[in-house]
Amino acid sequence: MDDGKKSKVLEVHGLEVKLKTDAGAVSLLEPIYFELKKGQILGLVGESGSGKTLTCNALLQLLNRQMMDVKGSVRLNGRELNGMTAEEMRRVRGKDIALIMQNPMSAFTPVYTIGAQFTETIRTHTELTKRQARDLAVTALEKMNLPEPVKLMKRYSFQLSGGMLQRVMIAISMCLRPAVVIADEPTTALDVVNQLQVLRELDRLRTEYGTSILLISHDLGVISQMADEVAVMQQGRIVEQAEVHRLFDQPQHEYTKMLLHARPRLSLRDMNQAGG
Ligand SMILES: Nc1ncnc2c1ncn2[C@@H]1O[C@H](COP(=O)(O)OP(=O)(O)OP(=O)(O)O)[C@@H](O)[C@H]1O
Repeated sequence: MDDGKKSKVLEVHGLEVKLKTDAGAVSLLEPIYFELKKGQILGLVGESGSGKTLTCNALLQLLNRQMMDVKGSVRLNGRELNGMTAEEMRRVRGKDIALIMQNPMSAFTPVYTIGAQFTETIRTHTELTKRQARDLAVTALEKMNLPEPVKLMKRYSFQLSGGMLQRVMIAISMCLRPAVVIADEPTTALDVVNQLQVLRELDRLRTEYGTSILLISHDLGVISQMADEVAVMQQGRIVEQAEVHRLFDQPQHEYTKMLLHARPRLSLRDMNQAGG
């Protein structure tokens, strides 16, 4: 499909963040501009501390306004998010824009079962009865290829692996069908098998439901497989943005070239050989 004809779901215009200090404002995020079209995956890369997570938190209005000044516009399906009250954002988060974070353990509380938390989230955002929400949750877990979903609903987060929890989070997103999913290093804490499964399910969210995804990763391999377009961040600014093949084949900015060169070249075969 011609990308130019797809509708814009998320429009970020001049989003910037300044830290308020006694000595004056310190810029953490220089004005950034990007958009996400329906079903598009935008990869956000950059070394540690370049501002990727800060961008996520600014988009989701999760920054502490007493400490930070957030300017610019974040429009989700034409609706301005910047400046929304906490209550308004609570309604938007999860249902219209969801976050899949690096450490899924922190997204669940250890005192309630997975099922209780899953159905509660569904019921907060829909009119479904408890039973309907439960059935929907079980179906979503099944679709995520999680084994024995009915039993899984009765378990607690600490009884599940990181990869399983990550897939539960994606299953929740699947039920609520948010227009945008922000995935902040979703596979960093996982082993290779779980990484692949999580990436496959994220891709399914996009193909089956047309979800747009902002995929944050320092892993250029993941980005090259998943993203349509890539934005490169360095010291709180986007220094280069291009279609994925163009960025990998013809990087323009010195920092992008440096990132591509620094890519670990070790393959599974190298590791097996090294191990004898
Ligand atoms: N609450 C805060 N107070 C002060 N500085 C902050 C705060 N949050 C982030 N920063 C600064 O903003 C910069 C960007 O941090 P951020 O966490 O977004 O980086 P990142 O690219 O996500 O790194 P990583 O890959 O390690 O998660 C860093 O220099 C960090 O020190």
